[in-house]
Amino acid sequence: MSANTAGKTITCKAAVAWEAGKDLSIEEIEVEAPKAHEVRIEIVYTGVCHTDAYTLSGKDPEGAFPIVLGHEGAGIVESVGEGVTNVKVGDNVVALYTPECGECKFCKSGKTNLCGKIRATQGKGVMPDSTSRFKCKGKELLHFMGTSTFSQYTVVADISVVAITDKAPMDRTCLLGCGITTGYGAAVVTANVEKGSNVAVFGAGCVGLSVVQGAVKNGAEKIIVVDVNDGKEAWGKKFGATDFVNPTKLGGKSIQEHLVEMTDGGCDYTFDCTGNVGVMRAALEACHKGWGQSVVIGVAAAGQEISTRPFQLVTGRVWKGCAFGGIKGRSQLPGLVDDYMTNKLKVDEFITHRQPLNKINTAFQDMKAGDCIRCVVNMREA
Ligand SMILES: NC(=O)C1=CN([C@@H]2O[C@H](COP(=O)(O)OP(=O)(O)OC[C@H]3O[C@@H](n4cnc5c(N)ncnc54)[C@H](OP(=O)(O)O)[C@@H]3O)[C@@H](O)[C@H]2O)C=CC1
Ligand SMILES: N[C@@H](CCC(=O)N[C@@H](CSC=O)C(=O)NCC(=O)O)C(=O)O
Ligand SMILES: [Zn+2]
Ligand SMILES: [Zn+2]
Repeated sequence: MSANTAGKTITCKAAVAWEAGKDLSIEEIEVEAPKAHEVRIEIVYTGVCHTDAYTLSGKDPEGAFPIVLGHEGAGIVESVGEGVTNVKVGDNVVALYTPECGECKFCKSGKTNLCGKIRATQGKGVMPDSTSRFKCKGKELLHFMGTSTFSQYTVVADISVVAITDKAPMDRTCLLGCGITTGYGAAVVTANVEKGSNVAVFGAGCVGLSVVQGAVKNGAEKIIVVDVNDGKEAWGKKFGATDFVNPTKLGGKSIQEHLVEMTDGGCDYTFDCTGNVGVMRAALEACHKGWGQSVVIGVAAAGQEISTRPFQLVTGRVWKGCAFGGIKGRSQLPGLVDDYMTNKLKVDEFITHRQPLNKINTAFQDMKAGDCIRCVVNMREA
């Protein structure tokens, strides 16, 4: 399509969220051509992440409607705006909800993967020039997380996209756009789990299993998966967990007490991959006195707050958190794709369900069923 469509508005199908709490609606939408420093991508596959469901539910304080959700997408560059040098027409790419400009205070700090350049407009659901590229039935639609991958074509800032090898299948690389990278990066980059450590991972979905994968890579000795769903024991073990605990089956003992007993004083690293603030507290309190670190990954609903006795921190436990695992997308994602291509990173194993675009609401239902790790949506099948 690229030869004819560059510079023109494209009409294509997208899943539109008109209102919070309602199903997505498959619509024909108009996608304007990219402006300067913008890239129009044909999204070929997208994953569905819990954060999409969270925003659709109305619990996201930044959530606004109507909007094109989706942030776990892979595709092909259809056209680029003036001044774009990092990708070209025909490149296989992954959209990045955590951009990397390389120039802002955050990017230059060497301390974080968060980039400040377009965060304000991204949070408002518009492009960096404060306008939208999407229209449906004469109404403007908002962008989501700077990516909006639930559309067959989307427009992103050039700092929100990375080119990857065209040898990697896009139905797999889309998952590196969020869930897998987030959990793996949380273990390998944010916590930098040490060899021989004791690790507990709360919540064995795509994110938690990816933490397990990262902890294995870094040589953790004990990796305990904690999940309310017994079906997750086999999943945890498949990715290299050594132990499984169902916190609802401890006969009144708290999960933090149980983990402290299992690990001779507490875990070196714990990870919340549930978004439940009670679990976040338990994860912190399961850490070893003096040095244990707990990483918050899960996204909690508007109004939720975390709490613990300050004494937990006075006595050396550390609470931290990360977005996208602390991974810098443009610098580090191609390396993860290479790791996948050389069998050093599991990706295929996460795909339990598949749906065409016109059944994306079923993908949301799949995600909520206990047997789904990730559902991949084929955007060309509508
Ligand atoms: N910080 C970031 O950059 C990112 C954050 N996220 C967030 O991470 C979280 C996890 O995502 P994902 O892996 O896709 O989610 P999943 O729902 O697939 O996994 C969460 C798991 O936690 C289990 N669980 C629920 N309650 C508890 C509990 N009290 N104790 C232990 N386990 C529990 C769930 O069980 P059951 O199946 O029975 O519900 C499920 O198995 C979400 O909040 C998501 O929004 C996601 C991506 C990026
Ligand atoms: N908008 C929400 C917060 C949602 C959130 O925390 N998003 C994560 C990624 S979750 C991916 O699946 C994130 O990138 N956070 C950093 C950021 O700058 O948004 C709210 O306002 O609570
Ligand atoms: Zn996500
Ligand atoms: Zn930046």
